Amino acid sequence: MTFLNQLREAESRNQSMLCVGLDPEPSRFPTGITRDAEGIHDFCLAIVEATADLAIAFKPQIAYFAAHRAEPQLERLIARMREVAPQVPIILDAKRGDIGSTAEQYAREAFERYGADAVTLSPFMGFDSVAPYVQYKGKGAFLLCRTSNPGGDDLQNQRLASVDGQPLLYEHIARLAQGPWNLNGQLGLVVGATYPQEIERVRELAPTLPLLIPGVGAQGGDAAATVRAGWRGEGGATSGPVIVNSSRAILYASSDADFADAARAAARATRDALNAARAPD
Ligand SMILES: O=c1ccn([C@@H]2O[C@H](COP(=O)(O)O)[C@@H](O)[C@H]2O)c(=O)[nH]1
Repeated sequence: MTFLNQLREAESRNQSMLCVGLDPEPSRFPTGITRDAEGIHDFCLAIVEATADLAIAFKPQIAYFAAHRAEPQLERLIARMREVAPQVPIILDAKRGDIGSTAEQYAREAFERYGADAVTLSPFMGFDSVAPYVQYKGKGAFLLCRTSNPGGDDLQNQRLASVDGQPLLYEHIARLAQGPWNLNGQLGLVVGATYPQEIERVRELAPTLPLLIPGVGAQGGDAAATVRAGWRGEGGATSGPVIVNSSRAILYASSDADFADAARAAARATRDALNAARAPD
């Protein structure tokens, strides 16, 4: 099954646009979870078990594992996720971007070592740096387009005088991803919930692409404004899914022994808020 179809199935089965981000930070773990690589595995697995029926996707951020030498635990976690939540696709947030030969190794890491369904990429180095990922049939790749951080303005909101119509850089990325770069329909875009006007513009330029939208929760993005800007109707072939990520607000909803229950409650509340925003007024 293609990544896009996996998303559509999870969206419909779990009635959800919520992506649960897995950004495990040992210093924030509740008591009872060890602050080491094994604790990272156990903490994330508890979160996955608590939210498996509430999510359209899970998004492990690789830096939180690599920084603690927990790559083997990430491999094991993803294998367990296939048993605990087989219906929920996994987006490896790695933000890779390098020349083709190196990109081949990164693609192998994401899809063969970790077995992710999709990966996040920087488009900065151009199409040949993206091509190795879309060689993997059925896998997805999300290109950074208009990121959620304030510094995203520095480059993404610059005009390209050399391109017809002088688009902003993020608009150009959206056009490329919807058009010539999307050879087999495997691309999506990352757009920050902190910039709903830009989500709306990206949706206009890329009507069929899945949008991965981080920035609600800890970064303060507005869930309802995000959905209004990016969601364009139930998952027909012509409307791209919206995947709204929240990490810290769910993972650290409680620092006590009830952390998994609290994470579930936070995930449910976010999922419901997202769903409410797509209901007609
Ligand atoms: O533009 C971007 C791209 C990626 N991220 C990632 O999403 C999560 C957000 O975490 P929160 O705790 O919900 O703020 C994190 O993994 C980032 O690396 C992003 O925030 N913005």
